[in-house]
Amino acid sequence: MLVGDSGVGKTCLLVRFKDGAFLAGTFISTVGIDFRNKVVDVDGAKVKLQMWDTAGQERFRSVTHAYYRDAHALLLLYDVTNKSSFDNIQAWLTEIQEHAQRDVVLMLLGNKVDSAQERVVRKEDGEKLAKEYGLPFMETSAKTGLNVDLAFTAIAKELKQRSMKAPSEPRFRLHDYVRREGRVASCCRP
Ligand SMILES: Nc1nc2c(ncn2[C@@H]2O[C@H](COP(=O)(O)OP(=O)(O)OP(=O)(O)O)[C@@H](O)[C@H]2O)c(=O)[nH]1
Repeated sequence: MLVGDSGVGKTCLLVRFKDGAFLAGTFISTVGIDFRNKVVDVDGAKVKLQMWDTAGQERFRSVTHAYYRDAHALLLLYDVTNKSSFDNIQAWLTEIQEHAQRDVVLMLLGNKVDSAQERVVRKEDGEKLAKEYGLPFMETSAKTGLNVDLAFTAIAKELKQRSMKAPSEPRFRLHDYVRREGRVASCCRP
């Protein structure tokens, strides 16, 4: 499931991964929720990813809440050209902690890195935040395709590994975040 503020590029990232294309031009905000499937090869095995694209707009929040519970993995996006989308990440983590499974696979992505001139969130800031919450992190571009396959494949690999063995300590999880729950509980919801 892809989550994050409206306009960070969730739909574009999904379309880039699924079809290898970029939706340039008019921004059409997702209404509610949508999904796309893609079968990927992970170490010789076929993994079917059902990818849910959520609406970032606040008015659809109650719709997306209902889907968190069944999500095995979450890609949490911000836009490197939009500071408030980055500032809202903590609030998204609070949301995730409230509605998602405790051991959900979670990855933080800073999207739109192709827009170098407009960048306002440094890579180091993204890395620092990710480290703070024990999350894997990548910078991506739905426009150029940078790291898009890599991010989805990393998720697919993790999910495959989990499905094949008894749950031990997963690599990607909310564990560190949950431990800090008290610290972020007071922040604003996006
Ligand atoms: N330059 C650049 N623009 C992007 C990128 N990804 C998305 N965009 C643009 O950002 C705008 C919003 O993209 P969407 O994918 O619709 O955003 P969203 O997060 O799905 O938005 P909601 O559906 O409202 O939650 C569109 O105009 C896209 O063309 C990117 O990697 N680089």
